[in-house]
Amino acid sequence: MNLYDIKSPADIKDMSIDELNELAAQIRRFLIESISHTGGHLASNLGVVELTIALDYVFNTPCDKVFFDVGHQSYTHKILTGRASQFPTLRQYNGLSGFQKRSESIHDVWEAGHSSTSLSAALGMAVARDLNHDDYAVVPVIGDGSMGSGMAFEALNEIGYEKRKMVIVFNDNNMSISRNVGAMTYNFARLRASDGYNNFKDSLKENLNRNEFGRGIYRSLKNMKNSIKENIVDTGIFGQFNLEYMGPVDGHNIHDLIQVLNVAKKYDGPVVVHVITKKGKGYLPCENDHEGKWHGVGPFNPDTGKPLHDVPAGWVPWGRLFSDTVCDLADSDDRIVAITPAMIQGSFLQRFFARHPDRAFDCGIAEEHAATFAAGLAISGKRPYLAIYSSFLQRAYDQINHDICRMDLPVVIGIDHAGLVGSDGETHHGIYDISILKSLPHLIYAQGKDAPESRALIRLAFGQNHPFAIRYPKGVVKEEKQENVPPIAIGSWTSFSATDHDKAWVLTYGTSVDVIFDKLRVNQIPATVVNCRFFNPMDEDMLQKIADSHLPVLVYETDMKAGGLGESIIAWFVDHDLDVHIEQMGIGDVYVPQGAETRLRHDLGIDLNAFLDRLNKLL
Ligand SMILES: Cc1ncc(C[n+]2csc(CCOP(=O)(O)OP(=O)(O)O)c2C)c(N)n1
Ligand SMILES: CC(=O)[C@@H](O)[C@H](O)COP(=O)(O)O
Ligand SMILES: [Mg+2]
Repeated sequence: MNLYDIKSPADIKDMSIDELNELAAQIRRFLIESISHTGGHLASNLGVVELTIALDYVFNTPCDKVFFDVGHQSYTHKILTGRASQFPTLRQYNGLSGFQKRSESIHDVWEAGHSSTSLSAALGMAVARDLNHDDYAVVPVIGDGSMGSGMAFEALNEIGYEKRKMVIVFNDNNMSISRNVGAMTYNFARLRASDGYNNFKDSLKENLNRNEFGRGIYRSLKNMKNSIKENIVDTGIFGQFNLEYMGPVDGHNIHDLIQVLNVAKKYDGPVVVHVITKKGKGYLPCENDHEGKWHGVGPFNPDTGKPLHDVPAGWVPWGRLFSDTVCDLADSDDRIVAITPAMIQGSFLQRFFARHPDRAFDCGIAEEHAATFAAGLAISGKRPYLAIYSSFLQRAYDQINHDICRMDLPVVIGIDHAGLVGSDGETHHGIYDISILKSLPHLIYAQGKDAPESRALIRLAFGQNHPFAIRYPKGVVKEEKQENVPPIAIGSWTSFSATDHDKAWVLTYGTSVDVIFDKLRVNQIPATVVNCRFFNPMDEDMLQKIADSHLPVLVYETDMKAGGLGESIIAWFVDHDLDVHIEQMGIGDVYVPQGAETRLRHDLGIDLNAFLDRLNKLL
């Protein structure tokens, strides 16, 4: 079958198992070829090809609510719901989303991007169904990495209590982005090694062999509980949560998957179907990867597995700059401990983990726990470094407030992927952290404009005794080794005059500082650029000097305007009764879609041209 001809799962319902297997092989070839051009979450998607075929074969979306946790592994579902032709646009501006998207298809019934929301959402859907006296299946598909998160546990706790009908498909590949961690993995490993599904299959076969097909399934269902009790010693953590358990099932055997899903579908309560898959199945470089290099990839050569775009010589990923600097500091300060919530690869912490294994902690997808764990270390005399993506930090807001800042504990937080992130889109843009963290007392909060200043800020952070957050963007930075950055006083800003007759102030931060200053200097546009490298505390002497100059001010931000630096500056002028003409640029009240950063900035009215227009009007 031509993948481009598939319009909905109805098109595969009459296929034989052999045909479905051929379809799986075709989809795998398609995914490897297509993602080699666009980039995307290759390994996770290769792992669930058969599982998704079986799900879309057994259930009837959109009536049945089949959906994927995180959603990064929903590519086969996209193909089976008529979207194969859109893959060349994957994760691009106006293109196919890398996650499920309701605006893309009626077959996408839930959206995410952040992990471990599926079980709570499923319970909501199941309760609503029952209150409406409706009848449809609710089928969340959740991976072992996402299952380890607190939110998933909170949901399981209520699901096992509410006992609403749903099929929880537990996709266990023993991998999060890198190797999965946590005590739960022992529990899953025990289940993986058990013979539960084979016992169940035998009992099903027995009933079917007695030529009681219609009643066979019913009898198996009825007996499932007993069969589990008699034959399966271990229903794992799921049994403890009062849930029925079926598994483990070979997640690459379409026949078995269809059989078990058909049975689970009829069960009148919550049942977990434990499916064992191989992350990266069918493409050796992915199958052999245990570090997570193939979890999310850029364009690559499918024959060699080599990336098409390397980091340019003389540049370094921002994450590596931060993690390596902390790693070097940890060489001579054994109080320094590194923590990551499941992002060793993304945050470039491999070197720290190799060099200081006893002081490096991957705590799984558990941002809340990671922050309070850091607080516990800090209150006990350690100097924790918490590396966390800006958008995932949102999960840990209360812990950063209640446990770190309130007790004024010296945790250093490296806020990765701050700002627009491009292809992951609206769930992942790191544009809210300034708005949510700026108001926290005790927190020293900064962003360096370049590599040397960022390194100096990291050293400063570890040399003082308060919570200290430093944000940095996704992407790469020029690897300037220059270390003669003058000592940085906490809360100090710096300024650069473009001409000797400047007529305005431009207040900005991060990489915008040099970009804007170069533009003004080259074009002799008379404005002074202020590097507002601390959001908290702000440089009050500089603010007073700006007010005293009676020149207009333009605050330029590439993060959310609401709650951003500009609003704090305006409030400071108002509080000090200073009459300053001040204007603000930043991201307005919208969710920002996926796309190249330059394109997004253009649409948001915050690109360099928009900035120059606005500044020229001020001059
Ligand atoms: C709250 C949150 N933290 C971190 C991430 C980054 N992340 C995306 S997928 C993933 C691993 C998920 O593992 P699993 O659920 O087992 O899925 P798999 O990729 O193995 O299929 C992580 C850590 C995220 N999306 N959301
Ligand atoms: C799905 C998810 O949340 C992660 O895989 C994320 O896409 C990682 O982003 P980077 O590839 O930018 O590290
Ligand atoms: Mg997994």
